Amino acid sequence: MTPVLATENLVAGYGEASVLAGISLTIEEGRTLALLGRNGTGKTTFVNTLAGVTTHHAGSIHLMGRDVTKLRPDRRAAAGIGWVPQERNIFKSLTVEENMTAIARPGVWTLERVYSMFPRLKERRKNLGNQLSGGEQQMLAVGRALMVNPKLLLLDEPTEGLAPIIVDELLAAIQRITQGEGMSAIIIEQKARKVLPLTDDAVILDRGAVVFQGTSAQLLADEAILGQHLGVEKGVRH
Ligand SMILES: Nc1ncnc2c1ncn2[C@@H]1O[C@H](COP(=O)(O)OP(=O)(O)OP(=O)(O)O)[C@@H](O)[C@H]1O
Repeated sequence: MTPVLATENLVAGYGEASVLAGISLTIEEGRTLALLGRNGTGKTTFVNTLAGVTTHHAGSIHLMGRDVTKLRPDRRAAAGIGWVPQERNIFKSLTVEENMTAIARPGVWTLERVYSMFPRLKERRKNLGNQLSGGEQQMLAVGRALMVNPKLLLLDEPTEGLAPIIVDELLAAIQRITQGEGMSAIIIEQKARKVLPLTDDAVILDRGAVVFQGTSAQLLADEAILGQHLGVEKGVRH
């Protein structure tokens, strides 16, 4: 089967500087990848490169077999990349509902379906973007990306800065969208032990290169690798 995503020897960065040192990885349809690594190892740069907002130096990106390496960001979104950037980028002067319908594309993800995933968004549908809590903004950012009906969802640290109870609510919704509904996704997350149980596969980056690639279950059981590359201590809930 054609993988939903395949990158080959991807080198990219900002201007002349390369951050990614040749990344090759594939994601099969319906699978979820946890993208891990310490600060500054290139996780955001990798996801931003898939979204098309960095400088491409070498290598290729195929989405469902189609070469999207040279496409502009808006064309990539149309090709099936749903991106939830670290900054969330929701429209603050539009309502929740307007945020979601502004860039919607036809497909299985409709307003009603997103509201059933995030009942809070339905309650808040007439509120403006700037009247939402951090957790609600993040739910809106995910809901808005789904409304584009992507083939692959990119989530860049979706739980960052959120209260623990909201983190659990959001991760449960992400699990319903990925494992429940079969959406393929890449999730960048600092808390390895929280994200590994929700994902199929895991990759660890260090200095822009892949230093671990395997299943999430394998990584979760490997205290040595968790400690070496992520600084996760035995028994500590990260
Ligand atoms: N806009 C930019 N211009 C130039 N260099 C950048 C830019 N954004 C990030 N970098 C550099 O690229 C490297 C990788 O950063 P990146 O944000 O991809 O790491 P990360 O693994 O996502 O880390 P974090 O968890 O801190 O977000 C860092 O050395 C960083 O300083």
